[in-house]
Amino acid sequence: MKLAMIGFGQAGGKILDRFLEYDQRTGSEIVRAAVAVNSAKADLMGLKNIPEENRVLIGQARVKGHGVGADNELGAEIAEEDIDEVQGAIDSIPVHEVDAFLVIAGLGGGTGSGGAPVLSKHLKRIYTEPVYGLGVLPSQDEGGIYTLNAARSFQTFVREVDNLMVFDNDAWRKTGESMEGGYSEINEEIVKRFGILFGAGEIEPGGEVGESVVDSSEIINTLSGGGVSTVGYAAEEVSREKKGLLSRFTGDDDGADDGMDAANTTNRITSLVRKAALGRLTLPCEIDGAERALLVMSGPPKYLNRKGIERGRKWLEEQTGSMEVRGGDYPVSESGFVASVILLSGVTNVPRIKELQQVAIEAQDNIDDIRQQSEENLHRLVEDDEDELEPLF
Ligand SMILES: Nc1nc2c(ncn2[C@@H]2O[C@H](COP(=O)(O)OP(=O)(O)OP(=O)(O)O)[C@@H](O)[C@H]2O)c(=O)[nH]1
Repeated sequence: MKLAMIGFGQAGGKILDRFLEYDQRTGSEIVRAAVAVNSAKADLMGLKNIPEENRVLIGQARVKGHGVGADNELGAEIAEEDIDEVQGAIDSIPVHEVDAFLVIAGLGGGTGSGGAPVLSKHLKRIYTEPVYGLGVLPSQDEGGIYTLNAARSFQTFVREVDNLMVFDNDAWRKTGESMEGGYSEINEEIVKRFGILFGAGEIEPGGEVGESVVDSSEIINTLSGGGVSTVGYAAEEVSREKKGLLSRFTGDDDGADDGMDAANTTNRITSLVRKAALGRLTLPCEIDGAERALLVMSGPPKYLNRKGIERGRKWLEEQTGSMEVRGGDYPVSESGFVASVILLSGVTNVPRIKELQQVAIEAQDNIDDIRQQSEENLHRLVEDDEDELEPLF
């Protein structure tokens, strides 16, 4: 599936940069166009893979290239004011060649948190292609203002996109790691999961030998209907030496040895499907009640079979209670792994979002209290007790 990706703010830009690197490394060709938007000049300069002409600095008149300092209302305002400049960069995208837009942003800061929903609304108004969001939630230790920003942006972003895929930094935080080192690993996890998912829809049917290759329309149908999505992943290394010895045909009616291999292949697939769905999701949630799901099995074709995918799909139907579970394979001959990626779309039982909103409301109340108190304190400091002094003017 070919995407026009727009990275908004620092996190958005860095993740997009990483998607380009992933594309080059794996040859998956999912990023048809890449645009980075930011109000901080230094952040744009730090990007490695996004062409210079596709880096757009917004809000120069207001913040002079220094960022909005986690003020997402200001982030939204400058995005609105400078939308023509962003559109200028998007004009160079051959939109007829893309299947969808993907707007990526960290929701805890200012620029991406405020700007991403504004841009999504704009794109949806202008283009017929679906507009998806990839929103990153801050980890809980980032503090009240980041949580408040994320909670407000989340509400707005979900409303303005065709589907919001969420990644929760909190679920992936490791203690004792530097922020940058931590983000580097986290960003790799993000591009791996979404790279396999979107890459699956990029394989031409009949290109690689696949039994039931995932088509980009299956990804689009799984994401259609809106709401919030999460992605699960599990992989197992397949030893490269043994690959040549294994049967080329893993169908059901092979000979005795091949039948044995086919059974192993099927078991491996079903076990990977369970691990992916029950392990750590990009946004932890209850999978029961997910409206739609898509199972992608990637790896060398000889390790993929229809029976395994069919069983995995059935199991997912039981677990989610959904009637719309799609599944298929993404054959990658040279891979040393068999991986299962599961997109769960329309999830609604997400305790993490409820917690985030609770903390955000507390932070909002605290901020209001502190603001009011400090106004009173300042008044008490500046005014003399008996009100005997007159200001100059
Ligand atoms: N996964 C991931 N999250 C990040 C990364 N950098 C920042 N974040 C998260 O994204 C949030 C927003 O940060 P930024 O993207 O730096 O903010 P911004 O949109 O540039 O906005 P301002 O800096 O306030 O102008 C942070 O609170 C973090 O939770 C990154 O490289 N990867």
